[in-house]
Amino acid sequence: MPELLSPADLEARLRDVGARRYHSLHPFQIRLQSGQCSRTQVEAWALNRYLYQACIPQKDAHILARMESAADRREWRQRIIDHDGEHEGEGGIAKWLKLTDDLGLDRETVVSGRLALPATKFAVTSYISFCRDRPLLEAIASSLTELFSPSVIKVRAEGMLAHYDYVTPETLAYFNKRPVQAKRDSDFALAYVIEHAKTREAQDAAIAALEFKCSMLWTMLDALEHGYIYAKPWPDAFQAEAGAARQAAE
Ligand SMILES: O=C(O)c1cc(C(=O)O)c2c(n1)C(=O)C(=O)c1cc(C(=O)O)[nH]c1-2
Repeated sequence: MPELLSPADLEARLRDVGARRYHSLHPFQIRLQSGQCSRTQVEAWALNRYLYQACIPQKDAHILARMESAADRREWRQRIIDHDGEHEGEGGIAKWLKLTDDLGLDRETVVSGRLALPATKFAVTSYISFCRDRPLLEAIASSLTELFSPSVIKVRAEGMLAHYDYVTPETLAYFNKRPVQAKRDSDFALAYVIEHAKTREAQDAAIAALEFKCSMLWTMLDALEHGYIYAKPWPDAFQAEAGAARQAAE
């Protein structure tokens, strides 16, 4: 068995996963931020990504339930509050719905997920299952993509504002708080992983968990790229029938 990695080497290995596999490198992400997406493609991105947003508190609840330390639970529960809010209409999921509202999508249709791509649903379900079924250390390590999200969020938000005249700062309000929250959350998760991965096997499992998470995010963009750029979306998906989500609103 290879030797235990030092904390600095483990962190470097984790960061290298992001440097080579994070969705900031995906062609669809690059299209989105550089103004090359059609309105339909932007709408499809927002509608599909809603399912990812909605799954985050569920996967975090699985993680929370498995934490034995009250201090760790106090830290982790903030993530659920950030997404669900303390009251109806607050929190990240509500802000994501503001984004889809502004794009003209029907809320009930977005929330139902019925026009999302099958690959989006498989990816999101696999993330929830991963956090429920894998060891706690791996579930926590899988959240470490947040180490890399502040820069992609900045580039994406600036690019969308510059290139799409129907996108306003209010439309993208979801992203305002994320970089600070992501830094707080990933600082905690990184320290947890470094402290609790006490064997090389556990360290390698944490690295693999982060690779899994990157692959899950990548898959969601692959599906958008395939369905909305190169081929056709799944027959029941958004825009398979022209303007299906809008029609539902009328
Ligand atoms: O916009 C992005 O590119 C992006 C990426 C990620 C990520 O890397 O998983 C998250 C988010 N945003 C995000 O908004 C968010 O709340 C979030 C939670 C988590 C997680 O795994 O716990 N990732 C992310």
